[in-house]
Amino acid sequence: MDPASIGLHSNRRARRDKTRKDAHMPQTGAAIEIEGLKKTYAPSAKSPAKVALQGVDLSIPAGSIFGLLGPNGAGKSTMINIMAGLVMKSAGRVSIWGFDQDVNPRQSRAAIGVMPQELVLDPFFTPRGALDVQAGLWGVPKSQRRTMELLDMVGLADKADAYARSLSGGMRRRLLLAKALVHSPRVLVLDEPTAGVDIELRNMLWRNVRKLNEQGTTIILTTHYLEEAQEMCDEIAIIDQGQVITRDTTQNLVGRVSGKTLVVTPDGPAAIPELPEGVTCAERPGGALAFTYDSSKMGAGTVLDAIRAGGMRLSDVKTEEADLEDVFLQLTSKAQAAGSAA
Ligand SMILES: Nc1ncnc2c1ncn2[C@@H]1O[C@H](COP(=O)(O)OP(=O)(O)OP(=O)(O)O)[C@@H](O)[C@H]1O
Repeated sequence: MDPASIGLHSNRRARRDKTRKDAHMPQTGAAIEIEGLKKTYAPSAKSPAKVALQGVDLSIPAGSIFGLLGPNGAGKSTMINIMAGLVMKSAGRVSIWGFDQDVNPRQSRAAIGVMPQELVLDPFFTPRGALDVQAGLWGVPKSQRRTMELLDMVGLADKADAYARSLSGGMRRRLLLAKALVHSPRVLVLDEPTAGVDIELRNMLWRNVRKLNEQGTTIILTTHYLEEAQEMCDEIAIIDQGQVITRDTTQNLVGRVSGKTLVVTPDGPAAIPELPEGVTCAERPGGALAFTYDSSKMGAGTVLDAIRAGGMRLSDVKTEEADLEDVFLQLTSKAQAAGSAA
């Protein structure tokens, strides 16, 4: 992660610390509290019953940008849909912004807004109409509606009166974000918001997410783009086979992988030198060599000394850090191995 984005994280955190003093904060400081959450989808004529969540415990801090990651079919959408009150849980307790779903279903639903994965929109509504109808469904009084403000925020003000069916895929996605925000929810869930979107839309989305977060909205994000999760999220839970297999700050998670790589470009033909124990070498396209080592056991200097001692002259040297993708693959493959051994 580049230093600029680390600075950005700490700025955001500082601003959020202010929002933590918000008088409307849930007492526990958690935007979402999930205990023993289970979901089994009922069998149908075509498929047997399917266990999607096997007893999830998870607490998501108010004010955070929280990543919910996991392989396909892990149970992320099921969890989100239960939080949003769209899917019935089989067992467990879910609280949104301090409101238990079973005790205060209305307040609990009103505290959360979801931008869904699928581009579900009524083709006969204009963006303005779609937001007005949605605000009406939430009981937002006309005087408090933010229709044009939201359309402006997502860059759709000039399309306010166009029919949804005439909007491009990217524009529909923008409209779904605005729709999720009409009732000013404390918690905004983005389910795969950037799947298949172009760079401009992605940037617009992240700009808005950061701004909303700075203003105090808790963001829950699922994405298959791990680089994005690493850059955006303060904390991450990895879900696999209906269970939370790990949950930590992004920084700690990335720090768990101690493998580093030193990539060198030899200045002319060169033999692979004798290497310290545990260091491996692989060729890269273009003649570069990648030396991988365990950074908890040795520094880059030790590896570089060994390379130079072998007589290799270098025209370029750089190091590559482990990233969230390494952690994800390591943890989910471990979970798969444990699952198949059981
Ligand atoms: N309506 C449903 N009826 C039956 N099974 C379902 C239903 N919805 C999801 N499942 C199953 O529950 C499991 C969890 O699915 P879910 O969609 O929650 O996973 P996910 O982590 O969101 O996956 P993806 O990343 O692919 O969106 C999967 O095995 C899926 O096939």
